[in-house]
Amino acid sequence: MKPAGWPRAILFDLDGTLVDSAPDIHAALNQTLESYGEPPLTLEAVTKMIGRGVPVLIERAYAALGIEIDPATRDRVAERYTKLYEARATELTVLMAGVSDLLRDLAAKGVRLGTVTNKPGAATRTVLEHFGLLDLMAVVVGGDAGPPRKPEPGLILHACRELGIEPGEAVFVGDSENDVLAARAAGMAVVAVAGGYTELMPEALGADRAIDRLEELPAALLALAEGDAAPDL
Ligand SMILES: O=C(O)COP(=O)(O)O
Ligand SMILES: [Mg+2]
Repeated sequence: MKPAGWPRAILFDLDGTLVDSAPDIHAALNQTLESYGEPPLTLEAVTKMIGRGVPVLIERAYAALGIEIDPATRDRVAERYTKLYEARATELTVLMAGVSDLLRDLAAKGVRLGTVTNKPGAATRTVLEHFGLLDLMAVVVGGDAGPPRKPEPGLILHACRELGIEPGEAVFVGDSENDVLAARAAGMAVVAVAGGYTELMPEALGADRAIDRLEELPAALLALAEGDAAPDL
């Protein structure tokens, strides 16, 4: 049974929230750069570039190399990166701690689950499938679904329409300021989890609740349902 007051649905960000995908994104990005004769970037540098989708990833990578690229070149590079990434999206990627048990438990309690990510949809499905999570998702919305990517609210609103729910009936869970801003703009409560791809602490992201690990999500949902004030920021 779903505990009273819990949301009808929980929508999860993917990169930095459900999976640690930075090593594969880093490898595919360096393969892409190498194919254009550019030098590699470090994992640490690339990790900080993740979160706004592929076009912004490419812009940030070239900016780090001191190169300005025009939109047409960026889109061409983004297309090559996307192909290379799709081919190796599960080589080095691992689940964040506790994800499988948490999602199975939430689904068993009758909460509908979804993924809303800036990562393109095909690679998103590949990653979820690889970890046995795709079947648990009632909706999967990738960054190329049509609406503008997070921090705009469009992808989240798209997921709500597919689920046939109002934003106020769901909770968003993410690792970055993009997730918090997107959920707020959509009118959805948001929980920020530490350990993802942002330099900000979850408490600094302005979410309704901040947690250190995904295992703390059920307690955070109960606190949200009881209307507890968020901890002092
Ligand atoms: O592809 C990205 O830039 C990050 O995607 P996310 O929305 O799952 O964090
Ligand atoms: Mg993320």
